[in-house]
Amino acid sequence: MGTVSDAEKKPTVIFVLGGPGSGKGTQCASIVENFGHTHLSAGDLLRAEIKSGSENGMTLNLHLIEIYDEQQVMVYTKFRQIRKLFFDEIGTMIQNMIKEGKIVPSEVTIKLLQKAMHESENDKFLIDGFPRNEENRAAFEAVTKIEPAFVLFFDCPEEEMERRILSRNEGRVDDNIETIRKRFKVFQESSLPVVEYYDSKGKVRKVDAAKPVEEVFEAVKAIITPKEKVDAAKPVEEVFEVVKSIITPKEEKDSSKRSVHLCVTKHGTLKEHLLCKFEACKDSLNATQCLLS
Ligand SMILES: Nc1ncnc2c1ncn2[C@@H]1O[C@H](COP(=O)(O)OP(=O)(O)OP(=O)(O)O)[C@@H](O)[C@H]1O
Ligand SMILES: O=c1ccn([C@@H]2O[C@H](COP(=O)(O)O)[C@@H](O)[C@H]2O)c(=O)[nH]1
Repeated sequence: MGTVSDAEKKPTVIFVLGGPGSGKGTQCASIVENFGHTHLSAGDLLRAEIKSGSENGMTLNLHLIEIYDEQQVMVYTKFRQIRKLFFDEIGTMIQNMIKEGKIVPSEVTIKLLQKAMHESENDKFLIDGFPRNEENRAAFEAVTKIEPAFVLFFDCPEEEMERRILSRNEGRVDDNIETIRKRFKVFQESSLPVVEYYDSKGKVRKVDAAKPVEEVFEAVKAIITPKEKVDAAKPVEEVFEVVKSIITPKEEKDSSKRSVHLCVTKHGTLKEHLLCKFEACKDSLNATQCLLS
C-alpha cells in the first residue's frame, strides 16, 4: 500500500467564526504567537485585494501570453490594460460589497485563500471569517478537498460586538452603525447556519467571547493545546505521577468545580470526562481508576 507523500498531505485548517467584532482577529493573533499557526483573515485578504487592484490579476488566474514580436508587445500591452480595467472592477465590486456588509462571491475569496495557503510554508492555518455562508463552505470543501479540523466559534451578544466595533477606530468603511446592522443580519441569516452545519458534525468548539481578552484566550488555549499522551503501560503509581504533573492546579480547581475529570484512557490519552461511569472518578485524586475504562 502506498504512503501519503508530503506533497499530498493536507494542511490542518481551523475555521474561526463569530459575529463581527466578536474578537476573532484579536484571538487569532494570540494563537499565532503561542501555537505557530498562520492566520488568514478572509476580510483582510479582500481588503488587500482592493488595495493592490490590478497587480493581483494573477490571483484570479489569467494566463500571461508569450511575447515574440512588436505586434505581440502591443497586444500584450492592450491585454494588460484590459486586465487592469477588469481587476479594478473586481476591486470596486469587493469594496461595494464590504460597504454593504454583503458576502463576496466564493470564487474570489477562495482564490485568495488558496493563494495565501500555497505561498505559506506552514501546514496549519486559522481561516478567520470564512466560510460565511453555505455556498462558501461547500465551494471551499469541493475546490480544496479540505475539511476543517474544527470550528472555533466566538459567541458574543450583539450589543457587545456593536460597542467593540464602534470603538475599533481602524478607519474601516464598514465600521459604521448602518453597515454593522447589515453585517449582524447577514451573520444571523447566512453565517450561523454554517456553524450549525459543523455543529451537527461535532466540529464546533464554542467560546464565550463576551469575556475580557485574556479570559477568552484561556478558553481558546484549552481548545488548541494538543492533548498530552501518557504511557499507560507503566505501573499505576507512575502513570498517576505523570498525570499529576500534567494537571495544573488551575485545571484541577476548575475541573472539580465543574465536575469535569481528567482521566487516562486505555490508549494512554488524557481525556476529560463530564460524566464518568466510574464512581471513583468523581474525585480527581482517583483519576487512575479510569485506566480501567
Ligand atoms: N474580549 C474582548 N473584550 C473587549 N474588547 C475586545 C475583545 N476582543 C477584541 N476586542 C476589541 O474589539 C474590537 C474588535 O475585535 P476584532 O477585530 O478582534 O474582532 P473580529 O471578530 O475580528 O471583527 P471583524 O469580524 O469585524 O473583523 C477590537 O478593537 C478589539 O481590540
Ligand atoms: O469570506 C469573507 C470575508 C469577508 N467578506 C466581506 O468582508 C467584510 C469584512 O469582513 P471581516 O471578517 O469583518 O473582516 C464582510 O462584512 C464581507 O462584506 C466576505 O464577503 N467574505
